[in-house]
Amino acid sequence: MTKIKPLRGELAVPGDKSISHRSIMFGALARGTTRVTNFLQGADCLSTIDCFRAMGISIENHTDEVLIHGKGLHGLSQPADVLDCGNSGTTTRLISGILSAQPFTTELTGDASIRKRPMGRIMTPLSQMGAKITSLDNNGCAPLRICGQKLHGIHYQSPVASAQVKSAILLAGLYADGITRVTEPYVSRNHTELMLGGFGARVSCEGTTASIKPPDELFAQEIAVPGDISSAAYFLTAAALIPGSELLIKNVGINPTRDGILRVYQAMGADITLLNERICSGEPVADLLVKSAPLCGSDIGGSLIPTLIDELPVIAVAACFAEGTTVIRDAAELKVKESNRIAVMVESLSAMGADVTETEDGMIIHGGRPLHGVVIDSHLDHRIAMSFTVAGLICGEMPEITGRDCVRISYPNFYEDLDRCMK
Ligand SMILES: O=C(O)C1=C[C@@H](OP(=O)(O)O)[C@@H](O)[C@H](O)C1
Ligand SMILES: C=C(OP(=O)(O)O)C(=O)O
Repeated sequence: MTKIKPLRGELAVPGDKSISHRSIMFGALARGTTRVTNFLQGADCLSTIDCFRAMGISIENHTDEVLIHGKGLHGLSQPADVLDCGNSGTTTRLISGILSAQPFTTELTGDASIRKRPMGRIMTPLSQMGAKITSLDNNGCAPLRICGQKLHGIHYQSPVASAQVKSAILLAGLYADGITRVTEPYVSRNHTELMLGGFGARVSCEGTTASIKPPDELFAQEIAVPGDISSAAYFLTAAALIPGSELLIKNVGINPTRDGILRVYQAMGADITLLNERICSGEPVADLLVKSAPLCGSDIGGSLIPTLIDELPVIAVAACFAEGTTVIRDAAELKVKESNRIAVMVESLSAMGADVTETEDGMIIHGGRPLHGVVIDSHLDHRIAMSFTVAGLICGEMPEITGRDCVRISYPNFYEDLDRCMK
């Protein structure tokens, strides 16, 4: 048992992963130089940079700013080699939408996890638009071969609320004849719609439908990426639950399609105050002041799920320390992330002593059991590694997490930042 230390002081989490990916992609397709500050230097976003460099786009990564010398909508060139999307589902799916309309053929692949994630969800609508996409192992997963074609607009009813699916279709829609529409069961994160609008595309949203009319051109932008609420989630959770904590997390994106964790934690009794609310590069941003307070259980499902999908592992950790029962439902999407996040969370939280039961589309957690440190397999899933680090901090016994360096995918300095808040 180590001493449980409160989190105190101030912290700025790194830039938003979703917004960082999009800044490179849209910057590459715009005319002129797009300047991005607070870009996330995580491995996933670096994979996106590498893919666009391989298609002839000059990108200067100076760490504090990234300059993308865009060549316009028709400026990409055929890569000499297979594009490697690494561990990044966002890179793989969004780039597929763009490649579907290019006058050349491309092959895409990624690491062992990416090669197991479902790509049928983008292959179906993009094929309906006229694209020729094949899964080279014929299993609906990468590697993919994409043979660009002339595309036509469709109205796609997506069976899943997924910003990656929606964005792949809207990006293909940049090149289609006529309007392209996507309707989803619930609204997923809308960074593509907001940022493409800023670049000059004609995007509109009504209810759960997003539409795009093909523009003549996109224009380079200045983008200040807000801090990633998905990264702030680990600090929010630790500070909410470790007695004596008082932490100010500065410059966090609070887009309503991403802020579900704030709403859930506030309903559970957390003491979180939003300060200095403002709009930054078209995205709502605030500083989050969190003080420790006892939490109670909650029911999390329906339209809330897409607004906190990547935070569910750490929310499950919080639920183990809350009084009463938490039910997570409608979250079957967690099974097709970097790991099966339902199975992995249930197995590993149970190993630490929690009372957790797996369901078809989520889990049921009875909070209040004492947890203890054991060996946890991260399955090389960054969200799992960070969630169990937080579990260890709260219970005072740090699990030994195998593959813990996978945090580099979305938060390279995670352990260092945590140490600083606990001094
Ligand atoms: O569009 C994006 O940037 C993302 C969308 C989400 O995936 P889905 O669209 O598959 O839900 C999320 O889990 C991922 O981390 C990033
Ligand atoms: C699911 C995630 O990312 P991606 O789908 O881009 O791999 C994530 O970051 O939790």
